[in-house]
Amino acid sequence: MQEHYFELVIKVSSHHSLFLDFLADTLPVGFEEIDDGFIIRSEDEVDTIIWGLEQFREALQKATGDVIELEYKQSKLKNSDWVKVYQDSIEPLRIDKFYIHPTWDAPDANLINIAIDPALAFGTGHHPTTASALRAIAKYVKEDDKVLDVGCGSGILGVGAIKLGAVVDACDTDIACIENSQLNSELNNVKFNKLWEGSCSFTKDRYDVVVANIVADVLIFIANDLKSVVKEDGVLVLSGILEKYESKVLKFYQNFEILEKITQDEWVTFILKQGKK
Ligand SMILES: C[S@@+](CC[C@H](N)C(=O)[O-])C[C@H]1O[C@@H](n2cnc3c(N)ncnc32)[C@H](O)[C@@H]1O
Repeated sequence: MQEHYFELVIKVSSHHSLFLDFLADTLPVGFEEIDDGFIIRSEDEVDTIIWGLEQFREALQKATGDVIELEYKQSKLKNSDWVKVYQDSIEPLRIDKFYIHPTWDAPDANLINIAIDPALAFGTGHHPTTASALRAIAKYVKEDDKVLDVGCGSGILGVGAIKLGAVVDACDTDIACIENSQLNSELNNVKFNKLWEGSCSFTKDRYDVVVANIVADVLIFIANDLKSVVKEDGVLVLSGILEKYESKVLKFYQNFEILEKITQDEWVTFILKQGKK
């Protein structure tokens, strides 16, 4: 990485869509579109880019009869360590008795630590649906409980439950999430009992606690499968529900009673128990 890079802000007087196509097709570097033009960033001097843009502007003016004015503002900026900038933006956070931190931050000796590095799989703890589900886990999972994490994403909820002494199975329809959950379990020196690609219909086991942080429509779609994997006296945690859809979802869980509802921002999490038959 060079010490400096060049930033070229190009303002286009009459914003011409052909310009965008031209940039996309021909520029040797990426660009960012802004309201009244574009920004180009390059580690090389940008004079040849300006020359190319000028050639194109003239040709376009001739072809369309439009007057197109371009204004250039060039700056030489110091290159940052972008990985470090990104890493610094990921804050560790405390959720109940859990402390979720990326591997490059120190754990907290007084809390239950979950190390998670941000990746494509959902679940760093920063989203309200994950945070509320973790709160439910902290309260309802007991040592030696059998737990199923449906839609495990990064594996954060399952890892949290294992750290509370539970035996945890986890599944996700996305294989990348299974791989990431496996990786995160290793990072945390814990083991999932079973981890599979697919949903909860793949198991005949019954669990003390089943947690599913998935969107409302999926919670409706897999309601019967989810309910059938909860033990008679077990608990079902449903997260990922936007407040406006809560009654829609609950219609499919009518034979369960609501033990608790956690609301964070516009998201709700229900803790349900087998009840009304
Ligand atoms: C919102 S993320 C939750 C991730 C993590 N459990 C958390 O709480 O942060 C939902 C996950 O559910 C998975 N998923 C979607 N439909 C599913 C289904 N029918 N069965 C199992 N997993 C599903 C997605 O691939 C995604 O990883």
